[in-house]
Amino acid sequence: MQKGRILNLCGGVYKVLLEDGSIISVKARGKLRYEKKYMVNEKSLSKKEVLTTVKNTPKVGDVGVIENGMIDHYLERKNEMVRPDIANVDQILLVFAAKEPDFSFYLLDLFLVNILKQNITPVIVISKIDKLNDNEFFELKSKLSYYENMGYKVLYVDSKHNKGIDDVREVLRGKITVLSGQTGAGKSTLINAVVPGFSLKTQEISQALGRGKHTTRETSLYPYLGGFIGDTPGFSKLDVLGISKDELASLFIDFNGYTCKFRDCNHTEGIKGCGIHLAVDSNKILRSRYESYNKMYKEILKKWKYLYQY
Ligand SMILES: Nc1nc2c(ncn2[C@@H]2O[C@H](COP(=O)(O)OP(=O)(O)OP(=O)(O)O)[C@@H](O)[C@H]2O)c(=O)[nH]1
Ligand SMILES: [Zn+2]
Repeated sequence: MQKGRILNLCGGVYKVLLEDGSIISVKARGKLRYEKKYMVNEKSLSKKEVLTTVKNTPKVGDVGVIENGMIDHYLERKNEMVRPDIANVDQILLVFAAKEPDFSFYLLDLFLVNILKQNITPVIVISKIDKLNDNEFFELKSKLSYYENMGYKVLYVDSKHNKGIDDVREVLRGKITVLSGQTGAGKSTLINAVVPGFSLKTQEISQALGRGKHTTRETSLYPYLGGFIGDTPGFSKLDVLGISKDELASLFIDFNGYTCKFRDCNHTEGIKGCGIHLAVDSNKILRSRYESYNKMYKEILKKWKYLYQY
């Protein structure tokens, strides 16, 4: 029996990094492919109808257990991302430009909520700090210290002049990491500064892994400092659709330390005496966090109204 991390899947063939450092190409056993569940149609008992299709196949990021030259099963997953399709992601490097595009606290909060919902740890990386003057940098840093107090790592980089890059390398050590963030935030530039030669945009890795030039681009993990980096960035655009209004407050982890005397309070603006609102007024919760919460709450209501026409 051998065990290893799945780096890539292409045309049913898995590239697996074994514990001894070698990479092998294997297929998965038939039982790990799509599994169909049937139900009997009541009107015509002879006919079976497909009830559901369960996807039980190993994916990139899984630890596959290999027996007789095939992946027999994979170890229990810690989490799974859909875009990119990777299991067991430890952290998302959330790359946000200090400027160009302008820094948006709302967008940062929206990304954070989505990452927490997936049970993944975010690391906030502020790029293009060379574009700020000293005052602007100081102001942004002091506002972001609130996020550090929430327990998140916040790193500052200038990928053009190699500043802060070693800190990013340290964060990547031993972890499975995916980069995410707005378009134009500087994800590719950052990763190329961290791992010279790495490019999210070219097919270098694809070729190194033996894939043809013209095959469709699949997600791969690239081994780095005892961990792995996903070569396709995660969501760059997102919304609140997968989040219910009742769980939103729990995803604003800084709200958790405050109690609200009202039962079933949704903590939105305009509710007098709401404990969260009071914490904002006494500067314990950052006002922009509360504004983000209210905006997302409204967005969720709007989306659900539109979908279900009530
Ligand atoms: N001045 C400065 N410019 C940067 C920095 N990082 C990236 N840029 C520039 O910002 C632009 C966008 O950078 P990319 O690395 O392509 O951004 P990206 O996040 O990969 O963008 P998408 O592929 O659209 O998601 C490029 O013109 C980069 O040269 C930085 O630290 N400082
Ligand atoms: Zn409340």
